This record gives sequence, C-alpha cells and structure tokens, in this order.
Amino acid sequence: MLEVHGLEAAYNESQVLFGVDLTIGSGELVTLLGRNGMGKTTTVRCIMGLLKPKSGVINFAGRSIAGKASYRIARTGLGLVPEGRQIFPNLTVRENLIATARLPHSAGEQPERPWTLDRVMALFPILRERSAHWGNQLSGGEQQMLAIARALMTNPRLLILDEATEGLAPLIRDEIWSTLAELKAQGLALLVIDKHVSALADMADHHVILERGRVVWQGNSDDMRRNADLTQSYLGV
Ligand SMILES: Nc1ncnc2c1ncn2[C@@H]1O[C@H](COP(=O)(O)OP(=O)(O)OP(=O)(O)O)[C@@H](O)[C@H]1O
Repeated sequence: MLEVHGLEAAYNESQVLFGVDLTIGSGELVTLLGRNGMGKTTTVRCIMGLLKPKSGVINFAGRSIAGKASYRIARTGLGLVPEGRQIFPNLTVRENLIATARLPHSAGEQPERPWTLDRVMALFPILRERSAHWGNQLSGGEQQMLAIARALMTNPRLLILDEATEGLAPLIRDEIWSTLAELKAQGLALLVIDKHVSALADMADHHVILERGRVVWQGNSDDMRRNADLTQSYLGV
C-alpha cells in the first residue's frame, strides 16, 4: 500500500534523512521508532507532501506521490494526525470535524462504511457530549481524540499518527490504543510514531527503527522482544 524507498530529505543544507525504506501492507499497523530528532517526523512530512524530498521513491496505492502537493496526497487516501494535534481552537468540536470531512476517494477503493459525524462520535462518545464546545475548551485527551476523529473524517485508507499519546495520562493513552486496535480490526492501515513501544508491540505487524536518518532495524514484535539490546540502544527504554 505504502512503499518508501531510498528517501532522502534535508532542511536547507542540512540533510536529515539518508535513504529511509519503509513498507506498509494493506490493513497493517507499522511503527516508526527512534529517539528524538532521528527523522521520524521528517519522514512523515515527506510522505504527506509537507516537505519535498531530496530523492527517493514514495508510492501509495501503486502511484508515485513523492513531491506532490499535500492536498493532492491527502486526496489519495492518506490521513495525518500531526504532532501537537493542531485542532482548530476557535471552532467547536462539530465544526472541527466538518471542516476536514471528505467523501471517499472516487478513483480508489470505496470503504464499505465511510466515516461520518455519527460514526466518529460513536467511536469517541465524549466528542458527542462535547460537540458544541470550542476546541480550546477540551482536555488534552479529548483534543487528541478530536484530532484522530478529524483525520478519519477524510476517509483515509492509511492513517499516520505522530506522537498521538504524548503527554496523556495512562488511562487516556490506553483508550487511544484500544481505538487504534479497533481501527486496525476494521481494516485501516496505520503508521504509528510513539514512544510507548511495549503497548504498540502487542498490536503492530512490523517495526522500523530510525537512527540519525537511517533505518537501523526492522522486524516484527517477537523479533523486537527477543532483542532487548535493540530497544536499549536505539530507543533508550
Ligand atoms: N524545520 C526544521 N528546520 C531545520 N531542521 C529541522 C527542522 N525540523 C527538524 N529538523 C531537524 O531534523 C532532524 C530530524 O528531526 P525530526 O523532527 O524528523 O525527528 P523526530 O525523530 O521526529 O524527533 P521528535 O520526536 O523530536 O520530533 C533533527 O536533527 C531536527 O533538529
């Protein structure tokens, strides 16, 4: 579904990605791991068209999306829950959700059940309760749920979450994890960047570890659990 090969990227003269490879199959949950500043967000920005790659291949659903405008990439069925949530503070919950709503991509596979206001509110009942509240009146956890719900309203085929549980209390974090597991069970492909590796290990199909803009390890959860050194050296956990 998503194939990234030999991705290189730079901010002005400073190169930060040096040939990143990453593959996500249909309905898979893949994690992108690594300590701060290793290039995870930059990889996501290249995939989403927010930063033009220096070189490399990015194919989604069989088509090249490398260097395309972000709105066109979003239309192919890629949804992003960005770092820091970035919900609209001066819109209500309901308005935040409507602002990004988009019907499924006409040329692509049509999901059997598109995401609607009702369906995202059934997934996160708290958003129904808060639907008339302003974005900035929500707690951190509620804002995060809104950010996920808003991305779902674009009816993506692959959802990318960049640090979606950062700063959240453990109980809320668990709620987010079970929502992601439910989305995966419904067939959505997910690329998840997060520091809570052990929670992710239970549901991820594959992990990719970045170190200074290079993939230093890839494998499944069993391989990762067998390599305690790995998480120690590259993730510092
Ligand atoms: N806008 C920018 N301009 C210049 N350098 C940047 C910019 N954004 C990130 N960098 C640098 O690029 C490198 C990779 O950063 P990136 O944000 O991709 O890392 P990350 O793995 O997502 O870490 P974090 O968890 O801290 O976001 C870092 O050295 C960072 O300082």
